[in-house]
Amino acid sequence: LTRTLTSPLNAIPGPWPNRLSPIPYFYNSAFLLRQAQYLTSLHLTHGPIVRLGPNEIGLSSLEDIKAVHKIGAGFAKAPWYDYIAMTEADRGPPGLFQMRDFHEHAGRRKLLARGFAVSGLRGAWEGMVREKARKAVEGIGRDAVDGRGRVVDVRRWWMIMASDVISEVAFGKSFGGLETGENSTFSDAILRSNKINMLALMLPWVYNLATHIPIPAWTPYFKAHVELADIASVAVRNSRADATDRNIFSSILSQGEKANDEGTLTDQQILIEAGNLISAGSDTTAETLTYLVWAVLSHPETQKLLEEEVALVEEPMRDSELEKLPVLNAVIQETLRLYPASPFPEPRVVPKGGATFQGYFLPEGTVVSTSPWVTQRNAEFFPDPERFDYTRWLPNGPATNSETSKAAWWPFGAGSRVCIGRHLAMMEIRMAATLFFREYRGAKLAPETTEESMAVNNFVISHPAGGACWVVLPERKA
Ligand code: HEM
Repeated sequence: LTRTLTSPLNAIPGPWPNRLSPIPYFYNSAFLLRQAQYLTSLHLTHGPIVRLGPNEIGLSSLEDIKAVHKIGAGFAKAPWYDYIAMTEADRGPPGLFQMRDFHEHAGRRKLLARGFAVSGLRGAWEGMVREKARKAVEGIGRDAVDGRGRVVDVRRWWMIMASDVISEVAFGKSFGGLETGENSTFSDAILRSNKINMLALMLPWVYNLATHIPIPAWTPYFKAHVELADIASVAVRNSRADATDRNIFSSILSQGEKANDEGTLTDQQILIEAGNLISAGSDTTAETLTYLVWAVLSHPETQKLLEEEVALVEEPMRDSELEKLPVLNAVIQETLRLYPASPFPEPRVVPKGGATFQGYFLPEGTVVSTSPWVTQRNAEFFPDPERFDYTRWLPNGPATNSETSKAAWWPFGAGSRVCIGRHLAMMEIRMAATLFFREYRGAKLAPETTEESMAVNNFVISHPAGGACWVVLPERKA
């Protein structure tokens, strides 16, 4: 109590209950699923530095965000990341996403980065992504039965597509959901694993107690990591040079064998990285596409222009050509601005010696949180921030972003921990959106898709409150 009352953080503005307990912040984040909105409202009320919890501070100015994420600044990921893993809560070993040691992270990142560079991705996976985007758009059409008014949930198919793409990349073998129409059991196990790990983080005593009470209903949660490792073991087999279904790790292994100085990956490391890629690469991409469809169908003029633009794309479509389409790419950027799939505040730890932000000294070990949602919905950078306006991203228009506004857009994170899968995600989004708006010209939102159903629930990843995005496809041509 004395430590709480005398904390140097007490001078920082914020609601007084947050000084005493992490509960208000956790409650708004994990229970109400309004983490990003909560952060935004605190910054609007209290300014660019705000007290989130006894040891956690929110920062929202571009200078401060840059200072935290700058390469070499020494702000490591917070322990929170150990709980967003496919291993048992806080039991490691960490994968790229969780690593807190700078040296260890740099080595692993170097090893994985080549496969995720634009040239590597286009060379190895473009045809596969094109095929899966085509199957997803066909699946959407199959679900829309004429007798039911041709109403279909697009989100379901984006989920299946994104999981099938990343499972092929990470495992060398797709989950096959586009063929069966079913989402994979892996996604379900990830959800269970994340829930139980969050319980371990937030209420460790409840978690510890629960581990000692054999209640059968809890087993699927406590054993989720075993299921995940079992499914991911296919990634290890397919990483070998002689495997027929090769994956992103195959080339790392064969290069590692040739030039041993760059290091290589053990079976366990492959297992963990493969699992991480699936969980980081599925929902993020799918939710972006879901909100893209919602935003475009809510703006008929934008829809018309996008439909006209993608109608001219020639087959086989190439990502290098799609990248040049102005409306398509501006629509994607605007979707990622208003609906960043991962708006969570990327908590980092203040390094040795402490740090000063907005005139307040933060001692070593303080957790600092910065969310892309907060800057991307700030009127200072984006006038009329709640309005979806893709023209912000076109050159020389009345709404064109300034250089500062562009710096306030960071949906893929920043610095050395920037999303490694962003080029793959963009390729999927470009291809799937092109095919959808070309195939279903004149699609409309179904009456059940409303502002309320599409309200952004979020804790780590955003998702629509209604769990679906229902659209009405145009009548089939006779
Ligand atoms: C629109 C889709 C996506 C969004 C919005 C997104 C967003 C992000 C963000 C914000 C981070 C930084 C997290 C932090 O610093 O705390 C991140 C990291 C990461 N993302 Fe993504 N992501 C997307 C797609 C993907 C895909 C498709 C993959 C897999 C191929 C992926 C794999 C990763 C990994 C492995 C990291 C950790 C990188 C590191 O720490 O070095 N992401 N992502």
